[in-house]
Amino acid sequence: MSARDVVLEARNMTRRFGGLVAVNNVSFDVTEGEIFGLIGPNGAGKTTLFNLMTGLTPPSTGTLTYRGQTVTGLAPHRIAQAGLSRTFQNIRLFRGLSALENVKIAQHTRTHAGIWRGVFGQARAEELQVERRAWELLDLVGLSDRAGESAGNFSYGDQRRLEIARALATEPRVLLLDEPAAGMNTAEKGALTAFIREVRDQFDLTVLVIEHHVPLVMGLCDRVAVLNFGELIAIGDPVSVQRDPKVIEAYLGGE
Ligand SMILES: Nc1ncnc2c1ncn2[C@@H]1O[C@H](COP(=O)(O)OP(=O)(O)OP(=O)(O)O)[C@@H](O)[C@H]1O
Repeated sequence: MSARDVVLEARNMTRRFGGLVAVNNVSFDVTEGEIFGLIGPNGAGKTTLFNLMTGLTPPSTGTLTYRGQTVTGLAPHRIAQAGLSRTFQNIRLFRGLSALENVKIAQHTRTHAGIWRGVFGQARAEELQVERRAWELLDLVGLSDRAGESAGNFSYGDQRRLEIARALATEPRVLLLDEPAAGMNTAEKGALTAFIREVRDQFDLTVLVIEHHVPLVMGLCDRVAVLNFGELIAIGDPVSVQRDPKVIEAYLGGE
């Protein structure tokens, strides 16, 4: 595939909750290697759109195609196995388990070691590989020196980095980050752009990111899509989106 190939095609994605249309007929393409931002006022439908894309919520209508394969209708773990992995706005770590254990558990979506194979040496070799990989990922997110600490003790910023390590453990091709800067301090936010780019480059990923922190979105994303009341009102490079009167109106109208 060339660097500009389309990897994701969202077509007419709609989700209704009773009378509320949380995501309304949204279509867009994401190209290989792109960092694609999704912004919009509170309640605009951003997380619902991520949920539709990752199988947590079925769409009322519409489809998502990943490299030509329709993934809508698949269970979340199947979509993860297909190559789409995500983090959550509300962090979902095993708070009582260590950072290392959190990453090891995440890898089991990919490995095949089941309890019945525990008696075979093969499973042991796989387990060692899982352990080695978990250390590598913790090292990448800067947490290897705290591998044995409970995830629940970590700051928000560190928990978000651990969540990214967990998401990477499933060997995704597309990484969806739901508000990665939330709860981070100014220094952590400052470092996040370089970190996400580094992860994208190192793992050869396509990245979708929901983010409220506008300077981060502007400095990080190749393209930005704007949702307002469930509708896609603008899409393009960060500067033109920021200048778009419909976008300015959506944000000012929400103040
Ligand atoms: N399971 C659900 N049942 C009913 N309504 C829902 C459900 N999930 C989301 N909604 C509604 O859908 C709309 C879109 O919510 P969503 O969380 O996707 O917005 P968002 O853009 O991610 O908001 P925020 O920036 O505040 O996280 C909101 O009005 C929300 O209340």
